[in-house]
Amino acid sequence: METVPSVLKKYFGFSNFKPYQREVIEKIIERRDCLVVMATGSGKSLCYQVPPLVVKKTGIVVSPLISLMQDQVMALKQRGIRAEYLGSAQKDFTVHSKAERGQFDILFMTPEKACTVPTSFWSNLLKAGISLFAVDEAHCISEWGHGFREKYKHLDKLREVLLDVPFVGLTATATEKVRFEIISSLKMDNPYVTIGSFDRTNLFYGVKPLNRGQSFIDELVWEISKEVATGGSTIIYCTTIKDVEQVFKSFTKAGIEAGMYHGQMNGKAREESHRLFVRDELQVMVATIAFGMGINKPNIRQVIHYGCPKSLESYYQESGRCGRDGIASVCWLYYTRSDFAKGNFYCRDVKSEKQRKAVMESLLAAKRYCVLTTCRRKFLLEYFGEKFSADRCGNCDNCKVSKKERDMSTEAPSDEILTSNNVVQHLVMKYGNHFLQVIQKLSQGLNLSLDGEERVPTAILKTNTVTKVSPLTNKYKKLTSAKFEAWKMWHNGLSIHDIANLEVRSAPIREQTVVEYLLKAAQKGLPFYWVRFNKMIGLTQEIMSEIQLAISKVVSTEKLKPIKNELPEDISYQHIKTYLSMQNCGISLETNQYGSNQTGKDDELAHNASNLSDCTLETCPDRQCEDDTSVKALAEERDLEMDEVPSLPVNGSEEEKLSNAREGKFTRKRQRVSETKEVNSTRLKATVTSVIEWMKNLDEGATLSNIFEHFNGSSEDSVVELLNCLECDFLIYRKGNVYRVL
Ligand SMILES: Nc1ncnc2c1ncn2[C@@H]1O[C@H](COP(=O)(O)OP(=O)(O)OP(=O)(O)O)[C@@H](O)[C@H]1O
Repeated sequence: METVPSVLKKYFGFSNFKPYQREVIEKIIERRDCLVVMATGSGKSLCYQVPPLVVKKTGIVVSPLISLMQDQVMALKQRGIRAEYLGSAQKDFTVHSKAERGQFDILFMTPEKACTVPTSFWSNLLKAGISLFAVDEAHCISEWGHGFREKYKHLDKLREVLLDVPFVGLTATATEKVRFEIISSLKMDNPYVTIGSFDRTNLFYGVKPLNRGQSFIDELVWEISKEVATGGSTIIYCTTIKDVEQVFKSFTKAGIEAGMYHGQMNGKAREESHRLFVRDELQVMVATIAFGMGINKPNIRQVIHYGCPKSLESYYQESGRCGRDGIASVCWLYYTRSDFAKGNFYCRDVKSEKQRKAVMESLLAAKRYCVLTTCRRKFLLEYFGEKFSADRCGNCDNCKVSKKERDMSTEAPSDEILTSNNVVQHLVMKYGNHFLQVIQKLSQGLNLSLDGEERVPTAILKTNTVTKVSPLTNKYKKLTSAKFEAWKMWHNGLSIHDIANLEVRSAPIREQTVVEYLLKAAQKGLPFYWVRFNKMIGLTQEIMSEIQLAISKVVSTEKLKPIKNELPEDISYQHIKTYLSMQNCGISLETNQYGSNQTGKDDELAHNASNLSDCTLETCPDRQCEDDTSVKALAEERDLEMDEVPSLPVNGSEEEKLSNAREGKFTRKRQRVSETKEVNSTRLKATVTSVIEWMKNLDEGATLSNIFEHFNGSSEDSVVELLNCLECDFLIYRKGNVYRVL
């Protein structure tokens, strides 16, 4: 028999267990019943996937959805595990007979199938050997559970057939009542119960009221497009198919590719949508809750609920699809009060008073969560019976803002609103006008839409010449999400050390890696505080002068090692790379513009590049150089952005040295650089720095045509793109036709 760790390594490639996995696996191998209640994404599947491979007997897994089973079977087969499923969609009729002969390691079944296969199937399979009978999404057993499925209730009959087979219930969402019902329904005998923490520390939870209507959806699309631009995926859950279609259309209108998924689409269309999203070919999925069970996509950065879900359990499960890789991610829930009036609708299929009560209680809990003014995480965790000793988690909207937003209209119990409507009229009379005036003034100042007013989101603003969707899509798409995340944290004030050692990561990353991420972000044009950065890595003006000297000696910046060899020991590769990145970004190295700036002022906006920035940096063919990969990356980057680097003319001797050093294969690039220089000498290019610097001095702001005219060295398209970028970063804002620095 193979050992548990060796199976973990051999089939799944993991060297360590996640919390609780090992204990559960061992108990199952000892043939003990188990109830596993662990958060979404905590690794429950492995608990039933490993034992069959260790004891070499089929493991039966009951799962609620065919598509989910198909995905799992496919993934397991790719790992060399013999997996199959039995259900109405199975077209291979040999699976049944192979299964009862014990030819599969893991066999998935719908609850319907498990309850209807003939007893002979089980007796044959028992002869071959069954390692476990697992019920995934086990909360479906309970009438108190949010996804009650009648057939799950009938699984208890199998207990009498599968004597001696360990029964395993697994779920991510089970309150105490639900846990109790799972245990008793499956007739578990002295089960080993594991309840992991429900706390997903990397998830931010927030709630906002919504106004149904197109202008609200346009705003939402705009908000989401900012995240899309950073490369992360987003799921938007809607409560109705009509909403799915409306939100989906708005994305299409805004030029953002999105997928759609709901129960009325045919199987093929749903499958296609699902596939494109999982493979990152679509970054946005607009769906009903039909989408997502078993989605194991690690890089979902936000889950938005457009409308309140019917229970807090569903909310926890759906929002839990976000941030499975442990990176900070956000869950926003938008609700209207009418969402809470859907109780009767949700009860339409219930068959008992107990179920009706359960549905109503779950909806009430969701409502409480929406109107909560205290910590949302604490509320969520305590709902699932987990103690959260602190009063504030620091990572939900209520903990992050000091002035809490509240939907005041829901403060009074609904029956009181009914009977006391005159109470309300009085408040409207007294304060209504004042409120309206303040809101109107604020909205105008911030260029926000008011109810019923159509506003074209900035993302799809039409200019004279082009219609642009968020330019971030193009600009930052090349930045991987890890790099962008690192930059965001840095931008929000975290140190390099903090970012490298973030608690939510399973293991720290090297500080050197963080430095490289940040430099990449800087080179991509993201706002960057060079003074702070350089202070942190100890790059002083003196060191930069020494690096400059070293480069002039070795002539080339093609490889870092020769430069390093010219420098004292304490000047590191990190210093050299930073220096080169600054060059690449067009940051001045002159003392009066850089070194004397100790105030942290916008020194990074200085844009006179030193003549060294004209040195071309070719990809490094020499694999011996310690930092080859980085050199190569820098070079590629630099090549890519070459046109954007504002340059001063290279003096004769420097150019001579360069031309001597770069014969043959480098000629083309040199030509390109000198062409750029020629253009630069007469026409001004728009870059982050040049635009901001120029606009800073314009009290009246600048219109688009002013900007085109001034930066006539850049195409109008790229100017618009850059302006949109700056607007997204809140570096500039636009009111009417005029842009100003923020
Ligand atoms: N021991 C491990 N080491 C590293 N990664 C693991 C380990 N076990 C599981 N994982 C990974 O964790 C992720 C989540 O696992 P899994 O899908 O089993 O979670 P789950 O608890 O079943 O989630 P859900 O309730 O949402 O279905 C997967 O990508 C899986 O490969």
